[in-house]
Amino acid sequence: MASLCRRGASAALRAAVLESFGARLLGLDAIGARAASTAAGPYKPSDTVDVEIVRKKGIDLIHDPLFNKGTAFPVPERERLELRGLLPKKCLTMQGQVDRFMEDYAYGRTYIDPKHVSDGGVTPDHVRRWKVLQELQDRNETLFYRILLDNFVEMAPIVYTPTVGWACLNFHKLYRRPRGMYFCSTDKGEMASMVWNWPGNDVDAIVVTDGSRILGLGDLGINGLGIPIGKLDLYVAAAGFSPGRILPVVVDVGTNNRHLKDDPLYLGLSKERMSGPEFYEIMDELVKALMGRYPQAVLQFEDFNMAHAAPLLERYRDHHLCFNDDIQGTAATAVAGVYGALRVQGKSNKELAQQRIVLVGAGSAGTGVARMLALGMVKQGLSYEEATSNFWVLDAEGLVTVKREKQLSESVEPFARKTQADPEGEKLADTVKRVKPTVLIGLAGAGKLFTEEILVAMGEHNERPIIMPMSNPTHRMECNAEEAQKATGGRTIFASGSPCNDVEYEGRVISSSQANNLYIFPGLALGAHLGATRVITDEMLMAAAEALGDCIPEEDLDKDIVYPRLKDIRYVSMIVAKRVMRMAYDMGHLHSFAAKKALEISDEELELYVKDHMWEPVYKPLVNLPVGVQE
Ligand SMILES: NC(=O)c1ccc[n+]([C@@H]2O[C@H](COP(=O)([O-])OP(=O)(O)OC[C@H]3O[C@@H](n4cnc5c(N)ncnc54)[C@H](O)[C@@H]3O)[C@@H](O)[C@H]2O)c1
Ligand SMILES: O=C(O)C[C@H](O)C(=O)O
Ligand SMILES: [Mg+2]
Repeated sequence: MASLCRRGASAALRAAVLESFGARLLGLDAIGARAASTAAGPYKPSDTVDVEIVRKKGIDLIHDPLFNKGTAFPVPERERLELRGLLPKKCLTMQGQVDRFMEDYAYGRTYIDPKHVSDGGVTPDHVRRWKVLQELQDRNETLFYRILLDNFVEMAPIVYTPTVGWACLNFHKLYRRPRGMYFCSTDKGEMASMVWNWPGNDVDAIVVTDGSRILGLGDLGINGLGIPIGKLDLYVAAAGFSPGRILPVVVDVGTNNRHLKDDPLYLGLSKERMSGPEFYEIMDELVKALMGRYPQAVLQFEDFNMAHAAPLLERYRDHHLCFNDDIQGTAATAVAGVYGALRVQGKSNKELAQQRIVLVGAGSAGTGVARMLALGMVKQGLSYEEATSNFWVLDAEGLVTVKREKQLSESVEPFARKTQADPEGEKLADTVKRVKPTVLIGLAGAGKLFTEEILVAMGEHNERPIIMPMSNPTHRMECNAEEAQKATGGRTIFASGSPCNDVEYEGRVISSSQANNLYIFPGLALGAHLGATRVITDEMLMAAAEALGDCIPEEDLDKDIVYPRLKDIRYVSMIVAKRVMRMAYDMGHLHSFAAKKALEISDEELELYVKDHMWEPVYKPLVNLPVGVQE
């Protein structure tokens, strides 16, 4: 039985309404009602179900504090009210929500593992700032982006790496106003319709993860949604995508993280992660659903584990406007950094072909970086075989050689050492001492692998060693700037994945740069989107890498800085976008008529075209259109 009461009506009024309308609504008189309920015991008006009338659906309903139930919306209601996909799968009871809140109320949610704080990583103050910024984003996006853009150097490490890593670890406890979409393996067959629950008719950029390898923190299940959110914050701030036209997505295919699975507050599926054909079926359906509704959008794959990252890219890259940030964005970033470091040494890009590179971490990022650096060497005149012979790649089992018994993945295989001189499984310290590399790169996500012994060896063999511990977040980096400079007498050209402070060494200040794909993905995506390029090719990525390297001002190179300044991020993204579009044009992939026209007029015209299409966080007059009136 339903009451027609609205929120705020008194219990007495509700009872009166029930008494007068209840029986009539069922078409029974009082006696009939009594007779009808005999089998179930006597009829009790107070047992009737109370409902509330709401005139909102979907995201508008979730954003209305009067009616929002958050994670406690029951399944049928999610279905009726077009909420499917806007909330994580698990439905909590109100008591579950109460418990979660009371824990926060009593203890706060600022617990930080002490090891994460090391080396200037995430501190309680970062967490406080993250929360303040989230609250602002929830109430006023324009102001949020104004402030983020104006304070990018200070705030990028809060909304993005490394603090976003802490947010992902704690996402299930922090759960707040939902952002983005949740798809789940149990949504099979429904995704194409679910995607219509997203309120925006225009989406220009989508970032999707399955949470299986979040930074160097491992499998975080749907908690990983924090990463697409953080990446898209940078799409807006760094490249001027419109905040109303971005879509963060997590696909829930289970998790192998036991702690999360056992945690009653975890909001994803508490079952083992899916793999094999089943996994690809889910991904195919998701990609078709997303690209079906938003065919013009750039789709960025983010933080998928090694087993799936490269195969997913190969599966979709020829059919959709998509890229994998960890493989391709990181690769372009690393190439730019090495070019920058060569310029710091007074050398040209040509000298890339002469570098001996030891790279630790043979996963998505590591092999993507090795391949792109090798392609860079090919551009400087080497054959691909010659180029790959300049690399020594190590994984968790040591130096990778052709003698490895376990089957090597397709992406590692070209880099497996082939000569007798290279012992299978050799330890990093031994490889560094034997090979005397000019460049040492870390992408293992395993913490302090660049020990003092290794760093000292790099200093002994090189006047200016190039050392790039690119893993994230801070406590997963292979070393920090201070360790590198101390061990090498302040001679290291240094760039790390998460930010490191400059180092004071014997009275000198030695610069630290940040080798993070944040320099590439916003501009790359912007160029691909504005140019309607339909695909993202290796040539476009190489153009992005070279553009990034060219953005470093000469006076910064004199200070050993190998990436542009973060304060100039919008300029950098504009230049990267421009060069990506130009390369797409040369390769016949530029399909935007307007972009083509601008590009054919002049470089300046193309720059203007890109700038004009960047969203600015300013208030504009708002106009209300009555229902049915077209824009
Ligand atoms: N700076 C950036 O822009 C950037 C971009 C992408 C990834 N990353 C970081 O790179 C790291 C790896 O990412 P991924 O996607 O390649 O992960 P992945 O899981 O695909 O690969 C990890 C690789 O590291 C190896 N490894 C693990 N422990 C090791 C150890 N003790 N010694 C040597 N090798 C070891 C594994 O065998 C594997 O080859 C993460 O920390 C991630 O945050 C940084
Ligand atoms: O997210 C980052 O900071 C870079 C990169 O995509 C990573 O996975 O570490
Ligand atoms: Mg990543």
